[in-house]
Amino acid sequence: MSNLIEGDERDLNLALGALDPGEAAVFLDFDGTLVDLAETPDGIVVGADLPGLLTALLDRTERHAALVSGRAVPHLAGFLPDFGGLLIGGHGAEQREGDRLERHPAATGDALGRVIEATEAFAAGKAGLIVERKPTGVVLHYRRAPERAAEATAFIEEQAAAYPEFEFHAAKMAAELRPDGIGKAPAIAARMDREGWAGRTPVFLGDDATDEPALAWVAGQGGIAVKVGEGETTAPYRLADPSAVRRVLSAWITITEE
Ligand SMILES: O=P(O)(O)OC[C@H]1O[C@H](O[C@H]2O[C@H](CO)[C@@H](O)[C@H](O)[C@H]2O)[C@H](O)[C@@H](O)[C@@H]1O
Repeated sequence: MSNLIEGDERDLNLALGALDPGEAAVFLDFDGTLVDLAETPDGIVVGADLPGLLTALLDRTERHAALVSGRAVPHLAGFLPDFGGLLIGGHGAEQREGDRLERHPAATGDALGRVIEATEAFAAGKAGLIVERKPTGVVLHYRRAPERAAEATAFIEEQAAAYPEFEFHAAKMAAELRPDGIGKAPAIAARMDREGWAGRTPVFLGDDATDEPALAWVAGQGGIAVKVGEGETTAPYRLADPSAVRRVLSAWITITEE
């Protein structure tokens, strides 16, 4: 761990220590923030400490803790079956709260089936490409075939041009189509307008370049925005990796309980 990151972790511990979890609304990205990235979407390992940490966080924030992920809600829930808080998936295109699951209308449109079919046909026979179907989009992963990055990206960009109800999204070692206009920043902003959430201090931790708009929004509201890992950011705080995230969150809810 570099001295810079150690210093950042100390600064963040101080900022969080001054915030009562009962007055916070905590939004957490998943891949690269709570769990380490893996070779394939299904290859991630959920740390043994994570389910208990999320339960404690829900408790200390009076249920104002949410996961905000690019993953589909059912996929995300499969990794964290005991998490009973708000799940925002598909980069904001899906929300599950209690028994209620809401999805962007793209999920029921004709275009989605066509783009998934076209993407699977494109990937067929191209070793290393993985197609991840989502209820509101599709991802073409090339982590196992980085030499195919340009052609995979160009293909998804072509699909976005052909289907304006979707937009291109450059992910980590992947190219994605998601509903046009969807994003974590508007999803978090909409949630913070709701009764019970409004007036709380937003906290968001994310690792991806596409988490930047949400980090900027949270920082702009006077909240605590934390970039995880390397890369440019406008977030005032940074943590090295998911284990640092879990350590800092755990310390926060423990220290502020005393
Ligand atoms: O918003 P997030 O929770 O960070 O989800 C972003 C995407 O994460 C997954 O893909 C990424 O992680 C994979 C597992 O580590 C990795 O193999 C891949 O290269 C990454 O792009 C997930 O598969 C996507 O659906 C999410 O949108």
